[in-house]
Amino acid sequence: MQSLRFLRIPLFSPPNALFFVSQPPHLLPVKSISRISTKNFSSQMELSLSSSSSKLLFRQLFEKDSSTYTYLLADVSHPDKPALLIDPVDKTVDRDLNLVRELGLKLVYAMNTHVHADHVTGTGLIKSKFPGAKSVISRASGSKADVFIEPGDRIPFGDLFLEVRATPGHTSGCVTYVTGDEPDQPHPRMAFTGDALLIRGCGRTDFQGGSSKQLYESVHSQIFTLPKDTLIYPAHDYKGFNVSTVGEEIVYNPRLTKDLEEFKKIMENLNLPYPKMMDIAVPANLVCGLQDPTS
Ligand SMILES: N[C@@H](CCC(=O)N[C@@H](CSS)C(=O)NCC(=O)O)C(=O)O
Repeated sequence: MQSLRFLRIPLFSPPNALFFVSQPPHLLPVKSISRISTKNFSSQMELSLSSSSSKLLFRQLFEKDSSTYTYLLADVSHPDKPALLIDPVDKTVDRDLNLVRELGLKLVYAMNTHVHADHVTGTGLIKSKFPGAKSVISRASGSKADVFIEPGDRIPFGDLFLEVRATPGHTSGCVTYVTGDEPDQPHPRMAFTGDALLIRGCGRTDFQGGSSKQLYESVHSQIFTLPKDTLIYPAHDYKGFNVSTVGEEIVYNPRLTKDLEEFKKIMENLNLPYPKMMDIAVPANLVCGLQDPTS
């Protein structure tokens, strides 16, 4: 197992900050240490309802049995068209990889926001079908992966990047991936919140190290502090929604607009049945979805 280090910098670095990396510069590919360019900024719309960046290709994909959203992002202005998938599901890996191939993208990362309990991740299958793609998850998740990310890391794909924010509470290892806060990055920003923040809801907190207090603090400190026009893209939706904004959730989220004590009571009284696939999904997802069938 490889433990690659992403570009680790403080979350709120000044524009034009150099990326610092843990390897000596002469061993790194040229792109690994770079000064972010502002000259390619454009307000043109490209293939996406949600972004004014002319570089970003963005697709929201749905898996109906678990009501899971998978997200495809790519930098199509880069010669390699590097791409990543967030929260792929095993059942829809072929659909997703066909799309990647049809669009001429080079998949570099298959990432999870956390160890899912309701479906098996597609990351292991993707690695076997698309050699070169690396699986990514937070170190705090306790799962196997090629690359472990930590809060404050930047995940580069071409000239674009995602920033990692720790949003524990649904599980102890949950993270939110947010597009970069720089002039040549998509505007408005986009937050891939996993199960921490759902549209007009949030992830349950009754297993996998869940904590309603921690979830409340995560969402308020790491998501609700983003610009109000930041687009919210969750890992699930059970009500027919597909996107929201930080501003909308601050005002209308029926759980997270309450104070902490009321929020804790709401979460204690959800009385949701355990996910049907939990006993299969959790152990499988701790090994990228590739559990030994005999174990
Ligand atoms: N019925 C589904 C599981 C539904 C569920 O529990 N969803 C989770 C996220 S997946 S672990 C959740 O946090 N829901 C919050 C809510 O308010 O619904 C199944 O059996 O798979």
